[in-house]
Amino acid sequence: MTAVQTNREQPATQPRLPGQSFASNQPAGHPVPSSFAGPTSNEALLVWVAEVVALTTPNAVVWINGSDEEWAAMAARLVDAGTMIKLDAYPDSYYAASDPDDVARVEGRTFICSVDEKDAGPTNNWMEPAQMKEIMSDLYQGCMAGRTMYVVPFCMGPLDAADPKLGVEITDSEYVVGSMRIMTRVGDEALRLIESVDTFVKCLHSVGAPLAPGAADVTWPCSDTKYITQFPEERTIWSFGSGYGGNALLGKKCYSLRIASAMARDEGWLAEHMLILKLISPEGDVSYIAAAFPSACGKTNLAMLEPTVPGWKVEMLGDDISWMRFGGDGRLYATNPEFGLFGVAPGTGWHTNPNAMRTIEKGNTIFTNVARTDDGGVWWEGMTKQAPDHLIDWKGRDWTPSGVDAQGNTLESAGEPAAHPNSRFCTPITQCPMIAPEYNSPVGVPISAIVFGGRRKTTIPLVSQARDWQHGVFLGSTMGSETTAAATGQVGIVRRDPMAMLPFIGYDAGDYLNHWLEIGKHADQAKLPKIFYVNWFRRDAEGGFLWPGFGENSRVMKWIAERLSGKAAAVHTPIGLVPAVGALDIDGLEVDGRPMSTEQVKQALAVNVDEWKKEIPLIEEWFAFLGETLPSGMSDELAGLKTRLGLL
Ligand SMILES: Nc1nc2c(ncn2[C@@H]2O[C@H](COP(=O)(O)OP(=O)(O)OP(=O)(O)O)[C@@H](O)[C@H]2O)c(=O)[nH]1
Ligand SMILES: O=C([O-])CC(=O)C(=O)O
Ligand SMILES: [Mn+2]
Repeated sequence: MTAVQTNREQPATQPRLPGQSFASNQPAGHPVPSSFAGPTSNEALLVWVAEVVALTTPNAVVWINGSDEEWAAMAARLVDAGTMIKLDAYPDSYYAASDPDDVARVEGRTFICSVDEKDAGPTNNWMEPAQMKEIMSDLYQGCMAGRTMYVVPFCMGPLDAADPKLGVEITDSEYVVGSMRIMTRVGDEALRLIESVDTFVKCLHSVGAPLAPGAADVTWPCSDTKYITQFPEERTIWSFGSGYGGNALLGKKCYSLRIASAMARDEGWLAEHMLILKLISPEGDVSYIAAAFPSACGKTNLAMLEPTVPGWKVEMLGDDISWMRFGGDGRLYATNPEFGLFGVAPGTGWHTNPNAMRTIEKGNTIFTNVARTDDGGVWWEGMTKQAPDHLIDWKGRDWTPSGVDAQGNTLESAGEPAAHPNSRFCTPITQCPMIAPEYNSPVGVPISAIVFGGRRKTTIPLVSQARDWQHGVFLGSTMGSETTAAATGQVGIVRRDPMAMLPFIGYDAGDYLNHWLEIGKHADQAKLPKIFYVNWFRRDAEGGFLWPGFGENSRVMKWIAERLSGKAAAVHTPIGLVPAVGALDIDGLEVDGRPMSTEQVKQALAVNVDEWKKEIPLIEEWFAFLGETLPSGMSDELAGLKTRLGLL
């Protein structure tokens, strides 16, 4: 390894100079190479960085300060290397194409390495921590050769929080640095906080593609061998082999959900896969709502909702992750640990999510695996109803809507989507024009309703309300959803996804459900959020969506707000409370230019006992799989449901 680099300028007046502070503070006999230095005096951090340097043997080490100049220089290098292409259509925006085999989270390669296997539970892959560390240390050995190692200090959530959740990601991917810079609060300010604390999450990431001297690089280095590993007791993350999204931006799923859920269990709070929105009624009444839908099932879209119901307004606080803690007043307060949006591109357009379009139009966005237009813009399926006449697809090939070129030759890309179904935009949250002014509040916002929702063609009605907290936890625990392209594997298979957290619970799933019940038991019942269950994706006999979704979901949000204020009527059904006839505002609701029929609304809201009878064995199978840690409250709820359905 050559001399350490730091890209920060140290003014002469600053008392702490890189290297010097470390050298003078270094205890005798410390196992740190003497060549190492860094712009912090946090011993634990310096020792860890030195250990990773010794293990991974990078060419150079750069500490990220988070400045615009730093990113400008790095982006220029990424463009030179061909990893990113600068887009003409938006300011400071870039396109990146991943390796075709590195396009989504790899759940099969994701491990919870708790000390005791039982603590990982039946829903997680597990390996003994020491064994995993041995395997991964072998992989990490020399894995950054020929590359620069970046040290990225970051903070999840507002920097002025009472208990800021800090981390440092070490990575050999500049694409990851650029994305982390958008998604989290990175650089000097986070490092200043880390300087004074002992607890920060160590996040080690490598694309796993060492470069031999003089060897040419590829535009998206990665490895066929991938591991995404959490060590919950040590609050440590090791990731190897992938450069993509939740596999590589370790502040996101790995820290803010898997590690944070274990922290939350220990400390009495909730770390959830939820958007946070602020719903404002025409009278100015505000309700803050958190909603959990599985990956690629509508969180970003609901968070940015543009209501079609006159007078109603939505503002966004977060689109993917919510941390919820009790405030001094006994209410549950939510903060969004992230600082950016890593949104699904396909389906995002002016007609579905205009606020996302306005956000990315402002620039400063990294697009991954989308298609490119001839005028330096981007396109994906669903951005506009009609595709442009010519595109470069996400694999870099010519693409036309018909699959043939101007000469009539069939293109290699014929029949394939132009953008990958899990293509993404990564953009600063502050650019969203409807962001709530309180999005950066260190205490968060008091949540009045929690909404669960899956992607289900059948069975699950458009909206229902839980009778109480335990029933709501039951609804969340039994949630099923069709798999999507956000994770590798077959798409469209219904799987149970408790609270949309199946791939993200950092410990035993039964213990997790019990933690939810405990949260409810220790709260003032009157101040607990009310729990709802929605499904935007129910289909009719012809396979069409029964509900138009998107902006029209404001009608459902209105019913929820009016349930909270006691204004809207509901009727009891075996599965919970559903809108009474006329309680759901469908005034002016049109589908394909025709008023939506009351019959169709009825179908969307229907509780079909025959469908539920088919659902019960699936829930039973799921609960049996969860095993002995399943709380008895959940079995009680299942028995109650069966009784109400006439099955007991
Ligand atoms: N039919 C229908 N599709 C929707 C609706 N809301 C979102 N979608 C589509 O579902 C897909 C995923 O939506 P997102 O809002 O990005 O999902 P997400 O939950 O934020 O996804 P992650 O970022 O993976 O966690 C997109 O293609 C959307 O267009 C809806 O109300 N109805
Ligand atoms: O983590 C990712 O890659 C993207 C995401 O938000 C999800 O899958 O829920
Ligand atoms: Mn997500």
